[in-house]
Formats: sequence, C-alpha cells, structure tokens
Amino acid sequence: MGDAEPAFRLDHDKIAALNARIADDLYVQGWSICPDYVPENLRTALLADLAAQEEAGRLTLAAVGRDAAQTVETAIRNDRTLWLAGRDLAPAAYLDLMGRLRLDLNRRLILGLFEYEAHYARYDAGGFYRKHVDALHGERNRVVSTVTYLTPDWVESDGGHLVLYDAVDQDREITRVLPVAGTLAVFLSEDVPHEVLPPARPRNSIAGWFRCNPSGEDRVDPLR
Ligand SMILES: O=C(O)CCC(=O)C(=O)O
Ligand SMILES: [Fe+2]
Repeated sequence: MGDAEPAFRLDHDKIAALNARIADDLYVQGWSICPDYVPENLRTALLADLAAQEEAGRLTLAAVGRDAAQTVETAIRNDRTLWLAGRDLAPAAYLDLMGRLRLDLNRRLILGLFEYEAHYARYDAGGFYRKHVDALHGERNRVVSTVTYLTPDWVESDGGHLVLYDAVDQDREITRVLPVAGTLAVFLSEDVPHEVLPPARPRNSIAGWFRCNPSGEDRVDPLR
C-alpha cells in the first residue's frame, strides 16, 4: 500500500478563492450564496450517509428554542434532523471543509469563531421552516449560519427555496436560493431573517453554525 489517498479530493486554491469571496460578501451585505462549493463526490457521500441514517430511523423532529426551552413546534418547522459526528469519512471531510472556512473567516473578518456544529436536515414534500433568525441579538451564540444542499437535480419547480429577508425591513425579501446540490448559503445568524418554502419532493441539507465564546464567560457553551 502506498500513502493513504485522501478520500475526498479538494481543490484548495479554489476553496481559498471561494472563502475569500464569502468573507467579502459577509462584510458587505451579511450573506453569501456560493454555487458548487461542496465537490460532487463529497456531497454524494454525504447524501448516502444521510439516507442511511434516515433508513436507520435516526433523524428526529427538530426543536425550536434552546436548552430547557426547546420544544418541537411543527407549526414553525417540521424538518427532521441529526447532528453530524466526525466519525465517518464524509461528515468528517465536511466538518474539515467548514473548519477551513472558519479559519478563513476569522483571518479576514476577525470574527473569533471558535466552534462549528451542524446537523443533517430533511424536509419532506410540503415541509417548511417559517421565518426566523438563528440567534438572538447580542447572544454571540450562533454567529454565522451555513446551509449546504445535497439533493441532486433540483429544479425551480421543485421549490423548497431558502428566502432571505432584510435585517431591518423584515418583510422585504432580499434573495431566494434554490437548494441545488453543492450550493453553500452563508449568512449572519443574528441579522438575517430567513425561511424555507415547502419543497415538492424531499429536500436534504446540512445546516450548521459557527459559534463564539460568549464574552465575559469563562466556559464554552456546551454542544448539544
Ligand atoms: O435549509 C435551509 O435552507 C435553512 C434551514 C434553517 O434555516 C435552519 O435550520 O435554521
Ligand atoms: Fe435558520
């Protein structure tokens, strides 16, 4: 056997260029949409892993709120989720990719992001997630949100758009993102209200959040 081949070949120059653009977009407008961010072999493996977890019955109805205040509210969202663990090759490679983005954002924007958490999410046909923000202002808990889409051959009539709204005028739509496989959406967690429109067929994704140490605290907010 020769040297271990990396399971997923990543074009590091391309990633560096994309990360630079994401940092610029976040600085200028608070959000960035990056088509073809996750290479095809990696997103195929992630989708296969998600499907296996789904088959094994490991995805559960997502909750809203944090910690003790968490409840399942199917009037707000009805996706099913599973936290990503880095044990298997594909999720580990994805977490590495997001680790690289974390360092690039910190270097360019001095954000002080120190941790990343992510879950697989599956919306069945007709599923939704009503308009919300991912973090409360000033909490510095979730600072930057990421969503990667995994379902191949997604077309406009499949729906399931991610809709981003203006931070101030929260009724004003800024952009609509079609969840095409490989696209990465990134936005400031506290500032950008967003919603998931009902897809016409099952919609698979990985939603994740870069977190900061809450200032004035000497402990790391525990991962769930
Ligand atoms: O899947 C998406 O496009 C967004 C998901 C989302 O807003 C969330 O999980 O907080
Ligand atoms: Fe969200």
